[in-house]
Amino acid sequence: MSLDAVRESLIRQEDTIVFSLIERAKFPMNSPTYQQSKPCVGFCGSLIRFFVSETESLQAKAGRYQNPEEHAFFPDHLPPSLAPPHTFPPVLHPAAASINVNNKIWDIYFKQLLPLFTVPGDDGNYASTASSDLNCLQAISRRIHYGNFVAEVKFRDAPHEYEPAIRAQDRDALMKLLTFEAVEEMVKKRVEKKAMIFGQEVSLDTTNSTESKGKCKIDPLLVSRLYDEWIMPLTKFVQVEYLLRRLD
Ligand SMILES: C=C(O[C@@H]1C=C(C(=O)O)C=C[C@H]1O)C(=O)O
Repeated sequence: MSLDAVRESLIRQEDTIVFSLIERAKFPMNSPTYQQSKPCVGFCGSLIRFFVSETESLQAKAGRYQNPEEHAFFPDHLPPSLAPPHTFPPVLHPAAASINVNNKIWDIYFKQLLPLFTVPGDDGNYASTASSDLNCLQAISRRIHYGNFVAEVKFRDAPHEYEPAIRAQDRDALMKLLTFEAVEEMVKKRVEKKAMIFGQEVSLDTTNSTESKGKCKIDPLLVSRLYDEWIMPLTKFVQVEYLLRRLD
C-alpha cells in the first residue's frame, strides 16, 4: 500500500459521492422521511432511522462490516455476518476499530447538507429518498474513515517524523504533518469538475445541445464546498485520531 494507491482510491470514491448526491437531488426535501413518527406504528422515531438501521442489520448479515473500510451508523446490536468468511489484510492498527465519526456525519448531512442540495417540497417518495440518503451517507462515511488508511501509509512512510508528535499527543503537530494544501486544492477543483461533467444533461441533438447550456443536476460549487468544509476536515480528523493511537 502506497500513498499514491490510497489517493487513487479516494479519487475513485469521489465518483461515488458525486453520483450519490446527484441521485438524492432528484427528489425534493421530502421532510416526512425525517420526522418522528407519532404514534409508533411498527417502529419508533423517523423513517430514515428505521430505514438505515434495518438496512444496516441486513448488510451486517451479508458481511458488510467485516471490511475495515465500512462503519455502521447504528453499530450497536448488529447481527453477526452470515457471509462466506474472508480475511481482509490486517493493514491498520487495531485502534482503528474504535474510531467512528458517523454521528458527526449524520448530523452534518441532515442538518446542513441536505437543505443545500435539495429543493423544498414533498413528492411522497420517502423510501427512495431514504435509500438515496443512505447511499450518500455510506459513500461519505467510507471516504472519511479512509483517513485511517491514509494515516497508516503516511506513518509508515515517515515514522520518525510522526513518532515524537504521537508520543507528545500533539494534535496540532500531527495535523500539520499530514496536511498537503496543494492536494486539497486539487481535490476541490476535481470534484467541482466531476459534478459539472456527471451532472450534465446528455443529448444526441447536436444542434440544440443542453450539455453546452451549463444546466447541472447539482451545483458543482456546492460539491467543492462540501469537500472543503466537511469531507476533508473530517478525513483529517480521522487521521489525527488514528495517529494519536498508532503507538498504543
Ligand atoms: C487525504 C490526505 O490527507 C489530507 C486530506 C486530504 C483530503 O481529505 O482529501 C487531502 C490532503 C491532505 O491534506 C492526503 O494527503 O491525500
